[in-house]
Order: sequence, then structure tokens, then C-alpha cells
Amino acid sequence: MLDVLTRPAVLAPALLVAGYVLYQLLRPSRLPQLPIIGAKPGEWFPLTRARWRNAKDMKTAVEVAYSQYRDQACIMPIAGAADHVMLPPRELQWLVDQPDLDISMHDQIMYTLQLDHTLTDPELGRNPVHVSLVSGLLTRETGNLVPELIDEIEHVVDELWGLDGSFRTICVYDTLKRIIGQATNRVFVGLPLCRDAALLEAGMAFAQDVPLTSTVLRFIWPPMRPFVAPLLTLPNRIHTNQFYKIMRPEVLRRLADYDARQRTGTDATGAEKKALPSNDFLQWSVNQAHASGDPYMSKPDTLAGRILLLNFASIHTSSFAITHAILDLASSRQEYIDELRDEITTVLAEHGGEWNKRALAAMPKLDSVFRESQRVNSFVTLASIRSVVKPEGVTTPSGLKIPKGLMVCAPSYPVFHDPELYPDPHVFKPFRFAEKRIVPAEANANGDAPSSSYVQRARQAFASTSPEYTAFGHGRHACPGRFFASSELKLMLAYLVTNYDFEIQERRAENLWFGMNRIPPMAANIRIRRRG
Ligand code: HEM
Repeated sequence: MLDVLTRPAVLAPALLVAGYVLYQLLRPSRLPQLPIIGAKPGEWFPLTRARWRNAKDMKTAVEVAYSQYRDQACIMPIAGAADHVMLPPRELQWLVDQPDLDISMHDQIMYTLQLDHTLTDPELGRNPVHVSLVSGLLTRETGNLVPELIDEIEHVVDELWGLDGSFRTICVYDTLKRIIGQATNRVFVGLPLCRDAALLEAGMAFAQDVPLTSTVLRFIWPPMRPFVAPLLTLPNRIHTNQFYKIMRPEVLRRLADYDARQRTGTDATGAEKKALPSNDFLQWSVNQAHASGDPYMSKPDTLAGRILLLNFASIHTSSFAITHAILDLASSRQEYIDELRDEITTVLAEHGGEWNKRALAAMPKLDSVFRESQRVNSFVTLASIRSVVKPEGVTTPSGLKIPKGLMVCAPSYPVFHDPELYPDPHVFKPFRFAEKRIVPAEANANGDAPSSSYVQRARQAFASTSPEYTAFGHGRHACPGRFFASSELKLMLAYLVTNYDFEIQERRAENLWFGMNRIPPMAANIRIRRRG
């Protein structure tokens, strides 16, 4: 036995691992002197032990931080993630207002998702030009895309939830993930690609690979990561290649069409085209690439890669949101579902039975269901995680100095569940925010109703963010896809609620905590039936 242990092939890696563990335990901390959440007084290696305690029970960790340190910063260590400096809630606005050169969201994303290793082409992560298309064109075009979205939703829901008038059991997350994937890709790449099962599968698999492999990589000593990553991220590359292979012919066709139009005003087949080119994300990306004049941007794999990254950013987040909303409604009261249906059918009839932006905006209860469901279930437990990048560090409004390289955040889960902000915080009250939109009679009597009531209503909308509502983050880096997501999810829920009955459940299946994220119960089933 001793013989084996002294062999260089065994001894060298063993010494390396032991050295790394010792280094982790004994290295001097650059953290400011603050209370450490999860540490016990007088214990050895408090930071290391707190990291594991918090990773195992993040709910308790964030609740303790909020109840004991509401007015001061503290350290939130989490195994496999950075040690976060958690600011008090009143400093969240300051945090999101800091310039990117001082406190960076981008650096945080590169680190957390280990994009230098988890992407086949890390340049896509380093230069995420697609984000400006999401906040700009996609948001502006969402209204025009409503007919296509509803067409795709009808198509895929009818196929997956069926037309059968008798009750049957479905797995909520599995079916809704596919429905979201297909509807979202209708807007990303159009027909027929959005219905390509292999493309959707590859996109969804990649969206699982990145968080999994980045979590494992963060546990590995940074100098070792480049050596371990190629093996660990093999699934990422397999799924990326599958996605690119299916996308390539369509991307090449779009590029050829673009060139032909520029030269002759006809498309690649030579046909005079009166119709505009496709109005989807791929087309906008082709236009953006040509406008940049950078040949890298117009490479087929660069364009396919941007669509893959968007699948990553949007599919899980939106599938979680619709899964939560359905589980919440199906375990609430039949009266709520009836009231929601009533709003949808009445407003839709007022708009001539046609779905459009104005009809959606006139359904405050539908909007409120999502805002409330995300308040109760949001996957965001720590808000606005950012990395300090200013060489000399930053100083918070309360005078705390935070050195370069540390992660900063603010609480989210306990704020969403604070009874002073949201009475009965653990109860799903689907119309909580719709009720807040109703302008009190005194405001009308004062004569200040029109503008203030508009602002008051807008603040209660699903896509509105604030330090008290961070399901989409907050500030200028809040989720750029939230206006699109809000419309897509509302169209989907409206279709599901008006076309299906749900068997009311006695208990809602519980959410799961996965490190610092909360996820819906993915195996939960409900019983549904097509309405006559
Ligand atoms: C209910 C659905 C969604 C939720 C809950 C959600 C939530 C979030 C959150 C919490 C962030 C981080 C914000 C921060 O740290 O301040 C984020 C970022 C982002 N989201 Fe979403 N998101 C959703 C849907 C979407 C969709 C549909 C898209 C694209 C069409 C999208 C694209 C992005 C992008 C690109 C970022 C990174 C922004 C940046 O780098 O500045 N999201 N999202």
C-alpha cells in the first residue's frame, strides 16, 4: 500500500490536491471585516465551513442575513461560488447604478458561467452584441410578432396537451419547456426550423450543460481548469455542434439572400421579392453583422452561436416561469381560474377576437398572475450579482471599502417574502398586483390622477423592476428580454387557461433549492382536459 502511495504518478497529484486544500484553508482573506453568514463563533476555518453550510441550505442563509443584518453588509460564502459581499437592501440601487468600469455584470457572467471554457467560441461571451438586439429590436418588434407567437403556441400546445375532452395526466415542466422552446424559436429563427425537434433538443441540452459544467469547473483550482475543461465540457461541444449543423443551411441561405438583395434587389433565387426578408432574430443578427463590417460577425457559426446563447438565456427562465404559474393556479382556487378566464375572454372579445399588444395590455389580472408567481417562486435569491473591477476597489454609501475581484450582491428571496412589503408573503394571491393597479377614489378627486395613476399602474406590471422586485434583476442590466418574455408568457397562459380545465390540486409540489438557485419541481404532474 505504502509502495503505491510513494509512486510519482500517485504522489504528485496527491500533493497537488493536498497543497490546494491547505492553500484554500490558510490563504489570507481579502474580504472586508464583516459578519460571515453560516459561520459559528470560535470555530476553525469558519469561511470554509460556512461555504458548505450555505450551499446546503441557502434558504436559511439568506433569511438569517436579512433578519440579522438588514442595515449592514455581511459576507455570504457559498461553496462552488465566490464569497459574496451582500449589501443591505437600501444599497441595491447604488449597486446597479455604478459604471461598468467599476462594478461589472459582464465579468460576473464570464466567471459564474466559466464562459472561457463552457463555450466552444468564448468570443461570443466576451463580445455579446446580441444583448443590444434583445433590448432594442426584439422589445420593439414584440407587438408585431404577437400573431406569429400565438400561431406557434396554438400549434404546439394542441399537439402536446392534446384535444381530448377527458382528463389526463401531464408532466408540467417537460411539456411547457418544449412549448416555450418552440414558440421562442419561432421568433428567433422562424418556420420551419423552430419545429425541428433535434434543434430544440440540442438547444435545451446545451442550456443544461453550461450551468452544470461551470459549477463543477468553479470547484477546480483555476490553473488546472484549462486542462480539465476539454474533457468536462465534451457534452457542451457535442450539443453545440448538433445545433450548428442544423442551423448552418438556413444561416447560409440568409447570408446569400442578404448579399443578393444588396446587389440586385432580388433574393438568392433571383425572384423579385416584394415581401420584406424574415422578421426574426436570425435576420436581425445577419443585418447587424453586415453593418458591423467585421467578417467574424458574419461567419455562419458566429450567427448560429448567438442564437444558441439566446436559447440558453431564455428557455429555462421562461419555462420555469410558466411552470410555476400553472402549478400555482392549479393548486389555488377554481374561482381564481374562472375570474382570469373571464378577463381574457371579455377583453379579447372587445378587441374583435384578435390577439395584439393592446389586448394584452388590457389584461391586468393575467399580468398579475405572473408577477405574483415570480414573487413567490423566483429563481433569483441574490439580486444583481456583480464583480468589482475598479483597480482601487469601490466604497459603498455606508463607507464600506470592497477590493477589486470580489462579488457584490443584495438580497432578493427574503425581500420577496417580507411581510411588510407583501402581506401574507408565502400565499400565492394571483391578483395581488392587479388590485394595486386600481387607483383610489381620492387620487381622482385630487385631480392628480391621470399621470400619477399611469405611473402607479406601470410600476405594478410584470416586467417592472425595483429594489423590492428583482425577478428580472434591476437597473440598466436588468433582463433585456423581459418585455418579450412577459408578452410570450401571457399569450401562452391565456391560451392554456381558456382551452384547458385543470383538476385543482390539494397541495402544490414544492420548489427545489439548487445551490443559490430555486427551481420548480420538474417531475410534477397535473391533470388537464381540453375544454369543449
Ligand atoms: C421569465 C423569464 C425570464 C426571467 C425570469 C429572466 C431573468 C433574468 C435575470 C434575473 C437576469 C440577470 C439580471 C441581473 O443580474 O441584473 C437576466 C439576464 C438576461 N436575460 Fe433574462 N430572464 C427571462 C427571460 C429572458 C428572455 C426571453 C431573454 C431573451 C430573449 C432573456 C435574455 C437575457 C439576457 C441576454 C441577459 C443578460 C443581460 C446582460 O448581459 O446585460 N431573458 N434575465
